[in-house]
Amino acid sequence: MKVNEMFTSIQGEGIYIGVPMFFVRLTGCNLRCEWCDTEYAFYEGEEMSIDSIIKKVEESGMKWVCITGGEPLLQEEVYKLIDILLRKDYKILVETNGSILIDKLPTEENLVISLDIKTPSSKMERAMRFENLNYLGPKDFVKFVIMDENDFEYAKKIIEKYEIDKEIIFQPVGSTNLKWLAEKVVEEKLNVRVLPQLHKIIWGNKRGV
Ligand SMILES: C[S@@+](CC[C@H](N)C(=O)[O-])C[C@H]1O[C@@H](n2cnc3c(N)ncnc32)[C@H](O)[C@@H]1O
Ligand SMILES: Nc1nc2[nH]cc(C(=O)O)c2c(=O)[nH]1
Ligand code: SF4
Ligand SMILES: [Mg+2]
Repeated sequence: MKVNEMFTSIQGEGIYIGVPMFFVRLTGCNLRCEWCDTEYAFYEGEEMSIDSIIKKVEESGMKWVCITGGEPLLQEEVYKLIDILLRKDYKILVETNGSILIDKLPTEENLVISLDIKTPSSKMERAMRFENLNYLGPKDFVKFVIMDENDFEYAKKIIEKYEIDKEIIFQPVGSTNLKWLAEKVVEEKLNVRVLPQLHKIIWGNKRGV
């Protein structure tokens, strides 16, 4: 598999925010979100066998493994990696961009899916496969990265249209505009969680954290 980077950190996003995890960032992405903070993962990386990735995971001593990218579901071998990790009793969090069908991911208590729904500011909203919402289980969650009023209104519309009943995260772009977003959510009485990217608050916008 082509791996961009691996590191231990705390989960900075979504419902497992704050939980220590080992991160496996796979190389390559089919989208080009305007505000992507991980462009370095589009091409850079090193070929690694599944066995050597597993070895790194084991050496980390973490219970949780976050598989991200780039877009982690582009590499066919990811399914084998996930399978082996599940059999070894790891808890897995997959961060996926919403444009790839997630129907091949196993429905497993220990596998959590973080499904992005790209907003207009990303310029990628047309790539979304909304049927993915049907494959989410109660443990999974949906994330909207929000830049402005237009994104906010779009997210509201999508939540209503698809009657999304999973946990919903509103995450501001670059973790700026938190106050604006929090006030909007309160004002409009939305049943969503406003969360920053905790790792950026702690370490800033850099690789490997
Ligand atoms: C780098 S992506 C990798 C996984 C997958 N490609 C995706 O987009 O979900 C991980 C998460 O970071 C979010 N993200 C990327 N750039 C961001 C930014 N500048 N501000 C806030 N969130 C961002 C993405 O929307 C996604 O939820
Ligand atoms: N600490 C930390 N948490 C994260 N959660 C999702 C990330 C990602 O880039 O996919 C990420 C990341 O890059 N760092
Ligand atoms: S899908 Fe994820 S990795 Fe790809 S460009 Fe968008 S935020 Fe970046
Ligand atoms: Mg990141």
